[in-house]
This record gives sequence, C-alpha cells and structure tokens, in this order.
Amino acid sequence: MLPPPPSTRPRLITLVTAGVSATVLLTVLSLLILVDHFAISYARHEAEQRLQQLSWQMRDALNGVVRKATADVRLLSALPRVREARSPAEVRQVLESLQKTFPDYAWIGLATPEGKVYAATQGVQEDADVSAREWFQAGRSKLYAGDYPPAALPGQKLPYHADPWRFVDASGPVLGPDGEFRGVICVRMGWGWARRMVQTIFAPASQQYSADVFVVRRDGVAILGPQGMEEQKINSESLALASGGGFGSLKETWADGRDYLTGYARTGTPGDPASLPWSILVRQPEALALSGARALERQILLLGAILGTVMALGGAVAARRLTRPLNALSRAIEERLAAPRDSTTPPDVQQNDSYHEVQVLSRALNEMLRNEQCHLDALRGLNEKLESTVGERTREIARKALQLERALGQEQSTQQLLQERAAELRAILDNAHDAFIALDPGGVVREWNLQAERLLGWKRSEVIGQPLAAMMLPPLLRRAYERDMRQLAESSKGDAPLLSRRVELMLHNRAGKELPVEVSLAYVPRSSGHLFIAFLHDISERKSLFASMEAMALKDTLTGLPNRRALMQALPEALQRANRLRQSCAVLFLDLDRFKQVNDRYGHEEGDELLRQFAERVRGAVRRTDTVGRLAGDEFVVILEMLHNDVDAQEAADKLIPALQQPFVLKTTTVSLSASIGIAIHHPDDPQDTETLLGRADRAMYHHKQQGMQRRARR
Ligand SMILES: Nc1nc2c(ncn2[C@@H]2O[C@H](COP(=O)(O)OP(=O)(O)OP(=O)(O)O)[C@@H](O)[C@H]2O)c(=O)[nH]1
Repeated sequence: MLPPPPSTRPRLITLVTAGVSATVLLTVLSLLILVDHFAISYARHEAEQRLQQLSWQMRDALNGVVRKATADVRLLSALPRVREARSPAEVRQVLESLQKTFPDYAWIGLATPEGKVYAATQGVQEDADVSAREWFQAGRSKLYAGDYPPAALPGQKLPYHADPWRFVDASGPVLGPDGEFRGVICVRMGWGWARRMVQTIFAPASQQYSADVFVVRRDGVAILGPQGMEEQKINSESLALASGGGFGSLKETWADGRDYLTGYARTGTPGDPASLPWSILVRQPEALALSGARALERQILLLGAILGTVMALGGAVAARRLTRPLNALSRAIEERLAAPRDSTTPPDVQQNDSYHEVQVLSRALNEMLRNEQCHLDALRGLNEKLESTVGERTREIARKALQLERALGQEQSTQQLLQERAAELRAILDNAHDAFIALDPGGVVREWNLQAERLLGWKRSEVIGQPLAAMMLPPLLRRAYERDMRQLAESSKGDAPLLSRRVELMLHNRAGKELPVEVSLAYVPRSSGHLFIAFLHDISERKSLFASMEAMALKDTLTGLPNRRALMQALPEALQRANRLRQSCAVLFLDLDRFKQVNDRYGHEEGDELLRQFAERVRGAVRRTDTVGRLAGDEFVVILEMLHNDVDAQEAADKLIPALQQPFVLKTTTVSLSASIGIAIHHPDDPQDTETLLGRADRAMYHHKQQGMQRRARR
C-alpha cells in the first residue's frame, strides 16, 4: 500500500502556538490602544491642568505685586505729610521709608500739579519736569499702572539695582483736605521682582517638566520669558485667547516647530487703569508632558512581548503534550493502514490512556477499526462474487458480441446482395425495351427508367416526386386516371380490375406531342407504402401500321380508288347526309364495254393500265366532293351528292361520256372503248337502302349496255 501523501495542513502545535501568540498580540495591542486612548489623554489633561494652574499662579502673583504698588500709592497719597508737602526733605523721608519696605521700588517721587518733581527717593530727578509722562498724566485723576522699557527713559539715572530692561509704574493723585489736586505720587518698580517670582513659582516646574513661562505685553512682545525669547514678538493661538481675556490650556505648535501644551491667562481687570493687561503663557513640550504615558506604553509593549513569548512557549509545550497521544494514535492507524489488506487479523490500535478524550478516542477507533474489518470482510466476499458475476457477464457479452458480429456480417452480405440486386434491377429497368414508371398511391412518380426518359422526354431527376397526371395525361383523361388511381389505392391488394391488364392510353410527351402507349399495371405491396408499377410500350408504329392496313383494306390497289368495301361504307353515309341536308344524291354505275377483249388481245397488264386511266378520267370528270370507287373488274361507281334535282345527275353522266370515249394510250397500243352508265337517284325521303339503290343503278347500267349492244349489232 502506498504511504499517505504528506499533509499540507498546519500541525496542531503550530496552530496552538500561533493562536496563543495571536491572542497575546491582540491583548497587547488592545492594551496599547487603551493606554494611548486613556493614559495619554489623561497625561495630556493633567499637564494642561498643571500648566493652566501655573499660569493662574503667575497671574495672581503679578496682579498681587501691581495691586501692592497701587495700594502703596494710595497709602502715600493719603499720608498728611505727603498731602501737605511742607518740605521736600520731609516728603523724601516718607518716600524712602516706604522704599525700604520693598527693595524692588526703584524710585518713588511726588510731582507738583504742574508736573515738576517735588521730592523723590535719593533726590533723583527732583525738579525734573515729568508733566509729559504717562504716569503723571494718567495719575492726575485716578490710580494708574503702566510698564515700559528703560529705553523710554533715556539718560535717566537709575541708582537702584533696577532691571536693565523693564519698569512698572504705579501712580495716583494727591488731594488736599478739600479734595483739591496737589500733585501726583509715583512708585516705580524694577523688573527683578518679576524674575524672582518666576524663579520662585516655576523653578520646580521648570526643572521637573521643562516648563517655560512668558509674560507678554498687549503688543505681543514677551517682557518676560526664557533666555533669548524676551523682547521677541510672540504669535500663538494661546496668546490670542489670553489677550481676549480667556484662560485655559491647549495644544499648539510654536514657532520652533515643536508641539507644546500651553496654559494661558491674563492679568489685570478689564477697564481698570490701575491694573496691567499682561498675557501669561506657560508652555511645556508635549513630548515631555506625555513622556510618562509613553514610557508606560513601552513597558506594556515589553511586557506583552515577554508575556507573548512565555505564553507561546507554554502553548507549544501544552500542544505538544496534547498532541503526543494523538500522534501515537495516528501512527498506530497508519501502521494499521499499511498492514496488508488480505491480513485476516490486522493489529489493534494500542489503547492510549493519557487523558480522557484520547482514551475515548482510542477506544472508539478500535471499535471503528473492528467494524471496518467486518465491512472489509463483507466487501471482500462481495467483491469476489462481483468479480465472478462480472466475468460471467463479460463472457456473455463476448458471446453476444460474436453473434452480433456474425449478424452484422450477414447484414452486410444481405445489404451487398440487395445493392447488387438493386443495381441489377436498375440495369434491367434501364435496358428494358419498355418504359418503366413506379407510382405511389397518390400518383406521384417514384421510379423512372432510361426508356421512360427516351419515350417521354423527361429526365428521371425532373419527374421523381412529381404527379404523373399533371405532366403527361391529356386533360380529358385526367379525371378517369384519378378515378382509376383511387380505385387502385383503395383496393390495395392488387385485385383491382385495371391491374394485370394491358391498357392503351394516349399520353403527352415533354414536347406536347400525343403518344399512344400500351400500359400494363402491377401492384407491389411494401411495408413503406404500396407501389404501382407500369410498363409503357410505344405503340405508335403499330397504330400507324394498323391505320395503313385499314386504309389499304378500303382502297382498290390497282386504281387507288375506294374499293367495294369503302363504297359500301361511304354510300350509307352519303344517304344520311342527303336526308339530313334535304338534298338528293345519285349513284352512277359504270361498266366498260367489251373490256374482256382488251385483256384477251393485249394482255392483262395493258388491261390494268386501261383500268387505271379510266379511273383517273372518271375521277377528273366529277367534283371533289363526289366519291369515285371501283366495285370490281371493270365496274366503277360514282356517288354524286348535294344535287339540286334529278337532271344534275344526268348532266354529270353526260359529262363523263366524252371523257371516257377518248382513246386510251397503252404501252403497246391505243384502244378506244365505251362505257355504260346507269343512274339511280336517292331523294331525301327515300328509304336508305343502299343495296336497292345500287341495284337500281346496276340495272339501269345493264339496260343501257343492252341498248348499246343492239345499236352496234344494227350497224
Ligand atoms: N386486265 C384486267 N382484266 C380484268 C380484271 N378484272 C376483271 N377483268 C376481266 O374483265 C372482264 C370482264 O368481263 P365482262 O364484263 O364479262 O366482259 P366484257 O368484255 O366487258 O363484256 P360486256 O360487259 O358485256 O361488254 C373479264 O374478262 C375479266 O377477266 C382486272 O383487274 N384486270
């Protein structure tokens, strides 16, 4: 037995390992998606919250300092020593004592209502004209806060450690007891406090999150920010939102191309000139803000990979343990399958008790194999029986095939014989003296031999399948022919009266000429439809011979005139015509006188010649419509028709006499003879008795002959 073909299906261990790996992979991917969705979102949200809080803290701190400055302005303007301003030194003392409370106060001064510095800390700018300064103009009527860069104070002396870049002014009016305007007090802060504030508030955030803080003025210039970005123009979405008074946080891309999370807020109170409208932006690189979540992602990925590897290995080991007994079972089955088929006791598959399912499977397999063995035994028996039956049937088929072959051989010989017979028959028919035509019961031509082609003019191919009657029967005969064919078809047993008889017919050939034929019909019974066969014999020659014989029988051979027989036929017809036309007719009976002597003297040949000439003369002396005949010997009869009266007959006889009296020039001699003529007239109402009429003419002739003889005797 051939070994089973190698399986192309994957092994169970491969499937289990792949399944476990795929499951772990899917789980890790799901976790990654969850982490990306939740942890990253959470981290972003947290960072944004943090940055927003930082911006708020900065805002509150800046607002606090500005509020403190304005509060100090309000405090100074309310002090009696400042309001009364008895001497610059006294006011200076008050101002310097305040300066000591807040080291970032760079300068504090009191200006007169005219805008001249009355007193100032350390005497800086005393007597200087500040009437054009913004803090003076704004501070005359209300509390004011403003910032500007040092560039706005060219040439000014700055004794205090002022920020080299920026100052913040707070100013307010000084009023007398009665509310009269006495001057403007101004407190100028250096920028150092802001930087310290940033360091204080943002140092941890800056170190921990790399957060940057920006304080941006209304014109978009950063007045405080990381190194290199101060005094730079800022353009960001967060700045736009903060400038509009909004606060919150967002993700945005800064000018350096990096993505940042930015918290934003705005200082000051809208409409309050004593506050400063700065935008606070606290930004942190997004990558840094989300670095924790990204690290978590990597850890999950690493953990997933480790877990996947471990589980795939575990799955492989488990699958190997699961498949080991199955493989053992498979091997046992393959061994059994490889065992010889005719083995009566093939080995059992060994019972495998590794685990329950395998135990059940091996038991079921053994049971199945035992059943299969039983079926195989039964099949073997059936197969043997089938082989014997097939052998028997094969022998029988071979026998039948032989018989069939013989029958086919016989059939072929019969066919050949039939073909030979058909060819023979065709040759006989084609060489037959008579035309042969076969017709089906409908009168359609089915066979047509060569003689028929010659006789009737149609080719075989032209007439096969055509109705015979329409082609060659004269119209008058067609009805009778159709009746006869019906009769033949109905009889269908060959007992019709027309069969086995010779019948004369007049046909039309292809040229339309009439053709007399003699037909003999026969009936041929066939399973595929009866046939009537006809042999047609051309009888035109026979007919013409018969006609000439007929003519000869009525003609006198010597003179060519109608003989006695013809006269005896013509005379009654003439009598009938006479009666019918109501006109008389007459019979002239002519007899040569002493003709015997011519024979006797000159011989019969000369007598014959004389008779021929006499006949011609008689024929020439009467009308064409009159009949001239020779009764016998030297006796002639003339039938005269359509006579107006009896005299016409006499006149006709009188015309004959001189013609007959002319000498007859014979071969050896010339003779002159006379003839006696007897006349008998038939009137229309006379009985039609030819014998009587002829007798009367004969008697009249005899009478004249006698008279003639007497006349000659008297001479
Ligand atoms: N040459 C010839 N003679 C014929 C023929 N038929 C008859 N005869 C002869 O014709 C003669 C007729 O006889 P008759 O009429 O008795 O003789 P005739 O001499 O005419 O006598 P009359 O009629 O009385 O004048 C006979 O001698 C016949 O032999 C014929 O076909 N040819």
